Amino acid sequence: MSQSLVLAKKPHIVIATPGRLIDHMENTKGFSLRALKYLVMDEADRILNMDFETEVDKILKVIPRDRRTYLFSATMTKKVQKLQRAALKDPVKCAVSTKYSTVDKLQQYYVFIPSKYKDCYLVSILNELAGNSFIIFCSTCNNAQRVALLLRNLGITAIPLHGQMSQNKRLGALNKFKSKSRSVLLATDVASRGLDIPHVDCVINYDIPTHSKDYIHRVGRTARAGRSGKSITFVTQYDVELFQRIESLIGKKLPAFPTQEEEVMMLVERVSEAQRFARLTREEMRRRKGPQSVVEPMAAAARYMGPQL
Ligand SMILES: Nc1ncnc2c1ncn2[C@@H]1O[C@H](COP(=O)(O)OP(=O)(O)OP(=O)(O)O)[C@@H](O)[C@H]1O
Repeated sequence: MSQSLVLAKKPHIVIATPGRLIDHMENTKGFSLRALKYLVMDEADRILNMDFETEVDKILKVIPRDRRTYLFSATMTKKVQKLQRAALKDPVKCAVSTKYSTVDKLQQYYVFIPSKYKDCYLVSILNELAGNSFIIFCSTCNNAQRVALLLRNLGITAIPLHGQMSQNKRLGALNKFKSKSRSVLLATDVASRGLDIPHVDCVINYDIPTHSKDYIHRVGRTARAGRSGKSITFVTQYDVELFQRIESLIGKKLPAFPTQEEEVMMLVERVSEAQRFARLTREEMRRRKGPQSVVEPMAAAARYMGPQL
């Protein structure tokens, strides 16, 4: 409702997700895009992928053909080129580089580890780099939630951010991380693009990205605007091919992040205990609220707060 009121004032610039825009086109009286002059798509390759295709088509159908269109992204796809053919007149492509590249001030590493010891390696690296701010990427909401809980059980200030959280909870998590009251943000790819938090020192790919272009967006959350930063990608026995694809996309062979296996193995017992507690907390939450309730088991974890490693 409040958005409708703002739109009634005929703003010059509307910034929206495609779905929300269509919602207003269809349901908000007096709102129309018929006089639109400029269409800007940030993260254009994402907006143009399957998830948004129908929405984007609907928008393109109603806006004037005579307009300027700007498409931005760190990574482009053939889909964008398709759209250039379908919806753009005289397109011009501006590229900073002909290949996908990451910035020089980003030190990128990988660690080759057995899948079952991922949690131990993560805790070990977080201890070694203590004092830094981390974004850790997981492939699923469940994993982001589980690892956040696990880290909290070990006394590390971690907070999850994923698509199963309400917008309010997401903003709350982000603010806690931005204000440095949490040092570790456990995120899914909802956080891989656009987030501009200058103090992020290190990005960890706990789960390797399945689409290698996502790697570029993820590691771009650190070393922004001339700052330096680190990225560490976990590569398990199942991820070798995906990792090779990433290396070939960025045109670099990455060095291994040095780890001491014996020291990592000394964590096994404490990490297993924290895993067990995380599992129990999640089961308890599911029982209480039903299977969808992965959102807020953190309060229970906070009550436990195991010893600082
Ligand atoms: N010319 C500039 N000089 C100094 N700082 C800049 C300049 N341009 C942008 N910045 C800063 O760099 C940071 C990153 O900018 P921005 O978020 O626009 O990047 P982006 O290319 O959209 O990144 P991504 O798409 O990967 O999220 C911001 O904090 C912004 O204030």
